[in-house]
Amino acid sequence: MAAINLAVIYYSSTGTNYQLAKWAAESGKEAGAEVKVLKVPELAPPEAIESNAAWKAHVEETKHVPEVSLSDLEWADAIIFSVPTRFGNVPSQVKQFLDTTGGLWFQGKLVNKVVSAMTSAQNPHGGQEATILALYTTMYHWGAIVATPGYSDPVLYGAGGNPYGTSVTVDQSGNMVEDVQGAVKHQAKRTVNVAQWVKQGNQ
Ligand SMILES: Cc1cc2nc3c(=O)[nH]c(=O)nc-3n(C[C@H](O)[C@H](O)[C@H](O)COP(=O)(O)O)c2cc1C
Repeated sequence: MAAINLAVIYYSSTGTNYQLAKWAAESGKEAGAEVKVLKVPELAPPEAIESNAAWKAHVEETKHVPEVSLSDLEWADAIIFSVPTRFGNVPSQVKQFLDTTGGLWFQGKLVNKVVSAMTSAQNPHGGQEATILALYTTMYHWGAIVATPGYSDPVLYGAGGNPYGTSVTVDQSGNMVEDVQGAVKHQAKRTVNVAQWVKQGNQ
């Protein structure tokens, strides 16, 4: 099997997408990949973070997590994104990071990256599918290979059956409503497997 470098890139204000990213990383390692968990740099002003206890606590908790850089994208054969919805779209922090990839894109260095995405929202129909599709639009422009879970495993039905990527509802207390751990792990394993097929085909 080809050795795969997997970057799990997330943005999270209150921890949900960090947890999804950690589950994806565990599964990626189990599938034999070299894994990095990387956070998208925060753009919000300190006053905004200070005003929200959960956000502040999460920023403290993840101080040790490295911020993603363009060299991580070059390094990766496979990339899993996990980002919360912002009105059915990606957070501005994520858009800002994506907009820094223009140079790599221009040089063709993002072509054939195998990518997959996960998300969360406060409501069951709060924009999960739209958020993942919004992210995938950029991936199509990269020339990346989007590896969706579809309905490739029964575990996906119990997690809400989002074929574009695992998504979870977060209640008012910040707890995940659906049990999505199995779906995340399946999605990550599948992403690594697809990357192996692509890399072997290119060797
Ligand atoms: C500016 C903003 C817009 C949001 N828009 C929506 C929305 O349209 N629908 C929804 O269900 N949740 C919405 N949310 C809730 C977030 O998606 C939710 O807090 C997030 O998924 C939690 O993930 P995290 O713990 O990783 O930060 C919004 C949150 C913010 C701050």
